[in-house]
Amino acid sequence: MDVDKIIEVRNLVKKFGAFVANDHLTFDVERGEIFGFLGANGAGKTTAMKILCGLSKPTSGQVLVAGYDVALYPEKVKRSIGYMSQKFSLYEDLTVVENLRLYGAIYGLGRREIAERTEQALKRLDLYDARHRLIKTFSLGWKQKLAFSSAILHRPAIVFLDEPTSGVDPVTRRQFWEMIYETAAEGITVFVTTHYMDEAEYCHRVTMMVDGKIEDLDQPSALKTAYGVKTMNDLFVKLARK
Ligand SMILES: Nc1ncnc2c1ncn2[C@@H]1O[C@H](COP(=O)(O)OP(=O)(O)OP(=O)(O)O)[C@@H](O)[C@H]1O
Repeated sequence: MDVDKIIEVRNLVKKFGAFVANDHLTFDVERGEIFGFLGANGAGKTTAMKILCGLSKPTSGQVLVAGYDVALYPEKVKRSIGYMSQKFSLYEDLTVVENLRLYGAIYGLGRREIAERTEQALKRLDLYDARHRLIKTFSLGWKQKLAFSSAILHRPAIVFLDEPTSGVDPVTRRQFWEMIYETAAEGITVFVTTHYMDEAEYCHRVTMMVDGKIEDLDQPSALKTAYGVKTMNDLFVKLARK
C-alpha cells in the first residue's frame, strides 16, 4: 500500500441483481484530504460509501481503507473510521454529554479518554453550559455539528460524512465546513457527499459520479477549467444531466 493513500479503490463493482450500482470505480484518496463525492440522486454514492465503511461487500474489485481490504477485514476498517449521516446520528432522548460518552464507549475509548475528549468537544462547540440538555431540544444544525464531533471522538484515520449539511442553514453550513477544515488539518481524512455545489468548491478534490461510473475526478478549479464552466453548479448540470 502507498503510505500517502488512505483509500485505494480498484475496479469496484456493486450489483443488485442485474442492476449495476457501481460500475468499475477506480480512485485513490490521499491522507488528510477533503474528498468530495458528488453525483445526482441514484448515481451510486451511498452504495460505494457503505462498501468503503465495511458495511456492504463489493461484488468484485478491490477496496483498501486505512490499509485493510474491506471484503476481508470489515471489522478492522470499522475501527479505523468514523461515520455520520443525516439519517442516523444522535440519540434524541439522551443529553449532549451522554451522547458523546456513548460514542466514546462504542468506539472503544477508555474512561479517561472519554472524559478528556468529551470535555474538549464541548468546549470546541461552545456547548459546555448546555451539556445536560436533551438532544431533541436542539436545532438540526447543532445536532449535525454534535454528530460530527461524536464521529471523530476516537480520532479515526478517516471520517465519512453522508450529506451532513442537508437541510441546514447557510451560517451553520459554514461553521460545519470550518469544523471539516480543522479536522483535516489534524490529519483526519474527510470523505464527504453533498448536493450543495458551493460546498464542492471547498473540497481539495471531487469525483463526479454519473449512473454508477466516475465521470471525472480532479480539483474543483481544474474541473471548471477543463469543462469551460464558472461554477461547480454549472459543472454538475453539464456532467450529471447530459
Ligand atoms: N439494496 C438495494 N437493492 C437494490 N437496489 C439498490 C439498493 N441500494 C441501492 N440501490 C439502487 O442503486 C442505485 C444507487 O443508489 P445510491 O443510494 O447509492 O445512490 P446515491 O448516489 O447515494 O443517491 P442519493 O444522492 O439520492 O443519496 C439506485 O438506483 C438505487 O435504487
